[in-house]
Amino acid sequence: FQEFPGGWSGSSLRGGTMDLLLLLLLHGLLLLPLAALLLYRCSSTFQYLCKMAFFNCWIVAMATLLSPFAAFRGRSVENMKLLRASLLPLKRFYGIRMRVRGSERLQLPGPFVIVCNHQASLDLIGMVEVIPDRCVPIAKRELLYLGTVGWACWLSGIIFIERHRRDAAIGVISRTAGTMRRENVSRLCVWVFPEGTRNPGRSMLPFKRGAFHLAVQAQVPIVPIVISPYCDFFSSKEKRFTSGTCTIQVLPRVETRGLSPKDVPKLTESVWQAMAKALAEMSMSDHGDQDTEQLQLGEDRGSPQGQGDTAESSK
Ligand SMILES: CCCCCCCCCCCCCCCCC(=O)SCCNC(=O)CCNC(=O)[C@H](O)C(C)(C)COP(=O)(O)OP(=O)(O)OC[C@H]1O[C@@H](n2cnc3c(N)ncnc32)[C@H](O)[C@@H]1OP(=O)(O)O
Ligand SMILES: CCCCCCCC/C=C\CCCCCCCC(=O)OC[C@@H](O)COP(=O)(O)O
Repeated sequence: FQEFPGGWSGSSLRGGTMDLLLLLLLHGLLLLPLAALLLYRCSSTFQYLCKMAFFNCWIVAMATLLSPFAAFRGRSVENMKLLRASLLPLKRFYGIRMRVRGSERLQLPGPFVIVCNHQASLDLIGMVEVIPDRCVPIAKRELLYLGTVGWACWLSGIIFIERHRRDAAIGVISRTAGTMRRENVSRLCVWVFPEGTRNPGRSMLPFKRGAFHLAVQAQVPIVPIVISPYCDFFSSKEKRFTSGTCTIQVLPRVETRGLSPKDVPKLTESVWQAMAKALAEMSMSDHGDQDTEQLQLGEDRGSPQGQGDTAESSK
């Protein structure tokens, strides 16, 4: 009784409240992941946001972890192997099945320019699936300012251009052409997204001409690559990201030997046409199983991209 009023009851009350709070916190901590899991299962928007957050976090984490190793080598296109290896597992995390067709067309002895359609940042997953050794992408300069990601890109030899400063961008492309011509012993390839920006639609934007000037200046072939539309499993507009299949079609190379700058508009247009045709065929249900056949027909009709066979490889 003596103990009842005063100290004991007050401290036990406070203790009780603390216990209750702790219990609630513990429940909250347990319930939060459960609620997140439930939300992930029920809401496709939440699933999309989680998957995109993971995509970006993975890139930042890989860049942060691997840049110090890449730095040992200094700025080198050989670091693209690290970049490639670090992004290759992403397709498994997302359940994206990659089908590559015509990959043998990338096995050329000399340098060449790859042009590829650009739908979303997800293109990186397709890019690392087929990018040959000693091949660097051309990227917008803004990526340089993404902390360790920018550092990793710089260390991997990625070529940066300021898209809104045309003269400076043309200067960078001319220097790149010089390097491609010079480095004939250890060849250098360049990957360009000639649309110049992401385009989530089923078709392609008109092409910028830099990639084609690059190929003509360096007198190297152009290898067009078409990534099938993601709309079956991915849409940034609708915030939808499920598992699915993606087809990557490597088209026959287009030679540029003997071409001059005045031929660039026609060259750009003919490559756009060939890629748009392949993309339209891929938009068909099974990503255009007939596409190789169609391409052969195109070649028979004397389409601008005359070389290369049509063997198919699937990964
Ligand atoms: C180490 C482990 C690391 C792990 C971490 C992982 C990190 C992962 C990150 C990976 C990053 C991947 C990177 C992918 C990034 C993708 C992108 O950023 S896409 C955006 C950048 N790409 C482009 O912009 C495409 C290239 N751009 C161009 O080609 C443009 O032509 C341009 C040079 C920028 C100029 O653009 P613009 O002026 O708008 O338009 P055009 O119609 O093309 O040209 C107008 C005019 O100029 C002539 N011209 C163009 N280029 C040249 C040239 N090189 N030489 C001479 N003349 C040129 C063109 O002919 C036009 O003139 P005309 O008289 O009308 O013909
Ligand atoms: C100190 C600053 C730290 C900032 C950290 C930022 C974290 C950034 C997170 C993730 C980086 C992911 C980079 C993925 C690069 C994807 C390449 C890409 O798709 O670029 C788009 C470009 O082709 C066209 O751009 P626009 O469509 O014109 O736009």
